[in-house]
Amino acid sequence: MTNLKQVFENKKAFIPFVVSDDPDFQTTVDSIVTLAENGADIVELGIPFSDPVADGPVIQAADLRAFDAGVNTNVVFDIVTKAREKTDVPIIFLTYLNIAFKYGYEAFCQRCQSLNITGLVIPDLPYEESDELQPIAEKYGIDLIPLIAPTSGDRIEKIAKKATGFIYMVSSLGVTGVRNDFSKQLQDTIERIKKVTDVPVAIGFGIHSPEQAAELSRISDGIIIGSAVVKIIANSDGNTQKDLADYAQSIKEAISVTVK
Ligand SMILES: O=P(O)(O)OC[C@@H](O)[C@@H](O)c1c[nH]c2ccccc12
Repeated sequence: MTNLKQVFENKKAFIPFVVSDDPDFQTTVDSIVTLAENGADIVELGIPFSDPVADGPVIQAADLRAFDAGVNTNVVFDIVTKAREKTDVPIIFLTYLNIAFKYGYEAFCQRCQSLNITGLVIPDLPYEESDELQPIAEKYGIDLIPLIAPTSGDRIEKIAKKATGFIYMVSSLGVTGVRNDFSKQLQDTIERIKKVTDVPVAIGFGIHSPEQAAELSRISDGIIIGSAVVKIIANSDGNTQKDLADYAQSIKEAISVTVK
């Protein structure tokens, strides 16, 4: 339906995540451009929400920094507008349903379309509850990216069959944040998904090192990295863009050795 599925053709996709306006407007604009120029195939941009129930401490702290900077949904759209002067990298939003609801689904999706934002990941919107937003998103050429976990049970096939863009495979239970081990069940779950759809599957939650990225990209079509990227932005002293560029390159290189 959109350009998202195509991104995965002939390569493993690297999808870094950053929180909008953390710690300020220009840093996020620059980070989107830096990531795009150093290997990101899609940039996942977080719109901060006051109750980020699926997020761990690293992203929660980033949300707080963004609130201190005065973030709101229009600021996020302004950030994308600025970034679009320099990059046409595919951008998707990660946010909670209330953000889109408050803006108005129609207005929100229309604004996304005008900035070529072609996907939404909404962790507190279960597939079964997406009937209201889904047709509006579709009308504006936006994929609702579903999340599937190894614990999704019977719903796995049901969700996968309806998916467009790509499927967000949640590597493990709990909140976002760095992990050291991944469930052996992941591969089985991805095989189940692949039996019912050709929509690409990207794995997120807990990935930080190039070794993990390489390992998980072997069983999927791409990997998503949030907390590790957000940490670089939080910790690098005046070298944020250089540090981000180095990190993105190391991940991209690690997953590029796995040929489809
Ligand atoms: O931070 P991690 O563990 O690398 O996980 C990805 C993640 O940050 C990003 O996709 C994300 C940020 N907030 C979320 C909430 C739910 C699901 C996913 C997310």
